[in-house]
Formats: sequence, structure tokens, C-alpha cells
Amino acid sequence: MSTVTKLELRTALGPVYRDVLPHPPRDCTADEVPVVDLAPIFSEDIADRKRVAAQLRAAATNNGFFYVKNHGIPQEIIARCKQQVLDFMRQPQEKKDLVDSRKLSKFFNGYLGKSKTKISRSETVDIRESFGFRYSPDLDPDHPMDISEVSEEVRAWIRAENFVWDGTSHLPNFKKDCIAYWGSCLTLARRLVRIFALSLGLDENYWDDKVTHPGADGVFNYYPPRSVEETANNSVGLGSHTDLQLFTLLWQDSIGGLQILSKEGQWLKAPPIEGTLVVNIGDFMMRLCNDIYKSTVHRVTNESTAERVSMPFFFGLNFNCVEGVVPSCTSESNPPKYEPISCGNWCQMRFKMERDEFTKGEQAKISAAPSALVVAM
Ligand SMILES: O=C(O)CCC(=O)C(=O)O
Ligand SMILES: [Fe+2]
Repeated sequence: MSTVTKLELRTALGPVYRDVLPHPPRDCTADEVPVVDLAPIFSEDIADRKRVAAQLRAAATNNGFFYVKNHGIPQEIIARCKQQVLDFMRQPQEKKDLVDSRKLSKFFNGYLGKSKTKISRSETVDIRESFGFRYSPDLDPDHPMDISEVSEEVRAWIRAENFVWDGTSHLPNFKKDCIAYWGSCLTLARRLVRIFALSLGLDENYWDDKVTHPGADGVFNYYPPRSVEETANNSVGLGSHTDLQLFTLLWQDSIGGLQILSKEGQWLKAPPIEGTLVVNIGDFMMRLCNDIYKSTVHRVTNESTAERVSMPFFFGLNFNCVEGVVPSCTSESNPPKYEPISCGNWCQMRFKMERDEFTKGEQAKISAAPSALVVAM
């Protein structure tokens, strides 16, 4: 008899467990992971924007994942960035090590080599390589400014590090093409957060002044084809996890490999759809919504014989912003489950949990896990 298995997940509050059905992954249906047309969010008419908000709410309360089309990011910007990712990843190891994250970064910027992470304790090490960089005010497409002009509270949380660009300056136009894509994602995310606000019955501008210097992490993932041994081992490209912040915008190439855990516990394949991005809810959004919106578990395995590239963009509030459950998601009969916390501290808690586990072993992980309630700042 086949049985349900338990999947262990890392969260900022310690491990949680999910039941997984014994059936093999299958393709998602359009009801499970819908395609939302974003064209109306650019309309002057609030009724158009509200229509999209309603679709977004439906998807966010269902499986927490959806595709978006007509998102406004030009195809050439995506194509140029993707080519830069390939040019970077196909370099000899010593060139990639010029931006080695473990050696050079205080804040998770830079390059991580193959099999250097194990995001899920229930699965193998992650056989992906990645390159990441974080919000920098001088690169902000909407209101670029020198870091010295940024208010002190926000500045203390800026996590950009220049070595990522210094160590890649031998690649022609690398920074320019990466930033063009990242900047387009940032502009789109600022528009989308307004639709998320509408979707929760809040004023459209509810978060506007909290995303001036936001969590905006650009990451490029590279999944080489699996070796015979890795295939036999069931090696994952990136193990099961949830994303941390408000929401993620993900571009994936045409190879496929992304899977989503449905609310019933069934793994669903989310195949590439030309011209779309995938959007998913993160843990911080789920917290602000008192768990109405779902931060959904997902993972990646490249089962093809070709290399796969994906480009997620993780979006949150300004890291200094302390935010509790939003008023429209609570009532007398549904009190807030969570204390206010800043988006930055929220991320730090999960990173700390992972670090403690990595460096000190099992015991440290258990003692570091706060019970359930996060202390107010
Ligand atoms: O590569 C993908 O399709 C997803 C990547 C992902 O989930 C992540 O980087 O958090
Ligand atoms: Fe993810």
C-alpha cells in the first residue's frame, strides 16, 4: 500500500512538515495554476485593476502560484540577460570563483557552486549553480540615488556588495544586461504590490512608501543536466522550499523542471509557457495576510539533457519596515496570528536558522527555533 510521506521544510520559525501524496508529479491544470493577464493593471480605470486583483486573490488563496502574461518586460531584455547568465556559468571555474559568495560576501551576494547548498533536509544537495545580487539604490530604475541620500534607517539594511560587478567586469555588458532585467522586475513588482493591496481590500497605495528601497534580490539559477549517478540518486536541482518575502517573479526558460506542491499534497509540474512569468507568494506575505494567501512549496529538477536557466526576483518591503497582519485580514473572530516584524528581520531569522543548522548541527537548530510567536521589534 502506498502511503503519504512527510516533507520537512525550513521556515524562519523552525521546521514544519507537509504531507505528500504518493502519486508521481503530473502537469498542473489551468485551474490549479492559472494564467493571469496583466494588461489591465496598466489601465487608468480602477475597475480594470480590480478585476486583475480578484484573479490574483483567487490564485493566491488556492495554490499560491500563477503565471502572468502581458507583464510588460520586453523580450529582448529577458533574452539578453539569459545570454549573460549562460556566458557567466559556462566560464571556467576559476572565473566564477572571482565572485565566490562564501568567500567574499557578508550578505549572500555572488556565486554559489554546484552542490554547495541543501535547501531541503528531506532531499539531496542542490545540483544548481547560482549568482545573486541585492537591492542597490544607485541601480534603482524608478528613482536612482546615491546610498548617502538614503535615510539612515533604510541604509542600515542595504545589502548590495560591489564585488559581484567587479569580478564580472571582464564579461562585456554583463552588469548592464543583468540590471536591465532586474530593474524591469523591480518596476513591475512595485506595480504588482499595488494590485496585491487591492486584492486584500486595502488602498492601492497601502505599501507604496514601504517599497522605496525594498527587498529586491536578483538571482540567476543554472541547472546542469544530471549525470547518470545523480539521476539514479534522485538528485534535485533545488530542493523543496518556500520563498521568503512578499512575492517572487520567476522567468524560466523552455526546459521545464519546476514543481509545485498543491494544497492536496500532490506535486504539480508547472511547465514553461512562452511569454509568461511565474508569480508565487512568499512567507512574509502569508504572514501579513494571516495565512489567507499561501506561500507554496516548490522545487526544481532538470530531467532533460540540456542546461536549464531560471531568473527569480524576490520582492519584499523595505527591510526596516515593521509590518503586522494587515487590518483587512483580521476580525474579532479571526485575530492576528503573528506579531509585527520587519521584513529584514524576518529574512534574517530564516538565514540564522539555516546557518546554525549548518554550523552547529541538530541540537542548535532545535534550540534556535522560537516556539511560534515572533517578538515585536
Ligand atoms: O528555477 C526555478 O524554476 C525556481 C527557482 C526557485 O524556486 C528559487 O530560486 O527560489
Ligand atoms: Fe523558490
